[in-house]
Amino acid sequence: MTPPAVETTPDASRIQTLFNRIAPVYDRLNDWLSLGQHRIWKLMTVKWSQASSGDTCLDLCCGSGDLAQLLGERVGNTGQVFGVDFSCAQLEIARQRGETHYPPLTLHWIEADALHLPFADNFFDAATMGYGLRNVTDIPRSLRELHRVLKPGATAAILDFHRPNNPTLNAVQQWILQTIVVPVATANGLQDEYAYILPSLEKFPQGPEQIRLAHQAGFAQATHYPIAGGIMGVLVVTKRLS
Ligand SMILES: C/C(=C\Cc1cc(O)c2ccccc2c1O)CCC[C@H](C)CCC[C@H](C)CCCC(C)C
Ligand SMILES: C[S@@+](CC[C@H](N)C(=O)[O-])C[C@H]1O[C@@H](n2cnc3c(N)ncnc32)[C@H](O)[C@@H]1O
Repeated sequence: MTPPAVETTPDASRIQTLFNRIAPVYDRLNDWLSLGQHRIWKLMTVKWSQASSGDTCLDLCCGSGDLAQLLGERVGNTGQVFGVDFSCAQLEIARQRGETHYPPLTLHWIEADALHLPFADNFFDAATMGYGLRNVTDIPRSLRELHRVLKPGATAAILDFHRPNNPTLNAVQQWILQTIVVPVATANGLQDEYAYILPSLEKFPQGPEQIRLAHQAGFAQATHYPIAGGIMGVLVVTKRLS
């Protein structure tokens, strides 16, 4: 029997199955449920990555590839982007997206585990990670792998949900997730998959803890920017130059 493309632990296998199952409606529900705002948050993330024309970049946990495509537009036709994900169904959506883009971009889609990246040390000029850090089963290891594959002096921008410090906004975020997001997902036969978001968010480190974990993983600089009133956040990390 041929081994699976990506060896995963039972927990990781559950996450892999979840994102394979939601792949057909993932982009559409993101647009509906965020009123298109997630595209703005992703554009901010690409800008914070400091990716430039001609760069070789990584989009970690790329899913359906929209963030990787934004990164591709940033680096242009002299650069290249490697989108990495362990969900084959998400990557199939990403490949279809990449084929229809004009002007053509150099996008590579790699089925691999973010905790065991198939790249040499010091390989990427910049990186992004959109809504992936909260979903990996080992955040410290994921940050260490990201640090390993970045070139000295390179920056990564990591976008994810964040729990607002403001109690009212925190309550509004929970209400939207429970009262709007889950019922809409349920109407698409995906109640359990979207009900996962809130408990995953409640376990996810807040900004200051994310900064501590980034320094522990070896990053010289780490800053967390709450956005959208603190319901989302971007952790920006930079590898030491020498
Ligand atoms: C792009 C977004 C979420 C991606 C995403 C991340 C996950 O970890 C998931 C896990 C399981 C199922 C789905 C996902 C998933 O889609 C953010 C936007 C989409 C969100 C589903 C909706 C979030 C709503 C916000 C709490 C409030 C939005 C306010 C807006 C200004 C109207
Ligand atoms: C919420 S989606 C994010 C997709 C995309 N980055 C975006 O911004 O919409 C999370 C993605 O992380 C992937 N993922 C989670 N853990 C992973 C791991 N250990 N290795 C590779 N991909 C992983 C899932 O398969 C899923 O496609």
